[in-house]
Amino acid sequence: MITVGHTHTSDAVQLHDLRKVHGRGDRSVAALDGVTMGFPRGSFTAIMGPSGSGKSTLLQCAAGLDRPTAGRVVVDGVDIGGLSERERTEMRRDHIGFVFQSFNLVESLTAAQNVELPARFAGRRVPREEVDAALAAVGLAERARHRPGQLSGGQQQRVALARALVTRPAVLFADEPTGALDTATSREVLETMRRLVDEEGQTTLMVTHDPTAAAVADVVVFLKDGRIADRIVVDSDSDVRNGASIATHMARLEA
Ligand SMILES: Nc1ncnc2c1ncn2[C@@H]1O[C@H](COP(=O)(O)OP(=O)(O)OP(=O)(O)O)[C@@H](O)[C@H]1O
Repeated sequence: MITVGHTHTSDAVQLHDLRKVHGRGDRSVAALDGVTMGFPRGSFTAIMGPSGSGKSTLLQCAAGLDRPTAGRVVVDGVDIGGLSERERTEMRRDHIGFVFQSFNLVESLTAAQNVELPARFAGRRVPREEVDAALAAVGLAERARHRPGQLSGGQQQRVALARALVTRPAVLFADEPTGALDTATSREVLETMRRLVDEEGQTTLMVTHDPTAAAVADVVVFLKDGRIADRIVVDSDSDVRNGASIATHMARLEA
């Protein structure tokens, strides 16, 4: 279960008293104001919060895309604050997967070629079986030779998921992964993400504005003003599972 306020050394990602100030002087904004939490291996966490509450900043710092002003980020046992720029790039490439609202697929390449592209850029070849396994894991074994234009939005996002997961990263970061999708295709992507957590033990952190998307996670963490305001464990309660109590919670934080 994800922990707020403390971390365990076995967690896939640990955030220790994370602080991030954007800008300087009068114009400075404390986007993160002391966030401590741990994400155990195989857990699925949704991060929600009002606009400007620090969600993107948290994801960027946790993923090593941005440096915190203070505090520590430990990914897969490595304190990434102590890494050089180059080591951090390697850390992201080898241990972290990303999906975003936009799928960022190359239109002229097949699904399989898109999946192996990041590795190719890094000067490595991914064995064909691993590409096939990644596409099979997202339910697209039959679509390996299709180009993005021949796939639905949900299928394209699942290709992006396969591309993120082909390196078997310690953690998957998803920033509004269903933001560009309609309800039906969102569900298809979320069910795939849920299955990857349940069957492959894929540690996943997802930022979302959508309460029904958040409800597929194990825990929903709410940020407000750069701090953890609350969390909801997604249990068997039907109002939690269908997103209703998560939506109520969000409305209260936004009020
Ligand atoms: N590069 C930046 N320079 C200055 N201020 C920034 C920068 N990035 C974010 N901020 C500020 O930090 C705060 C947190 O922003 P952040 O984008 O993390 O919030 P968010 O919860 O992801 O918001 P949204 O839901 O609108 O995407 C906001 O007040 C924002 O204006």
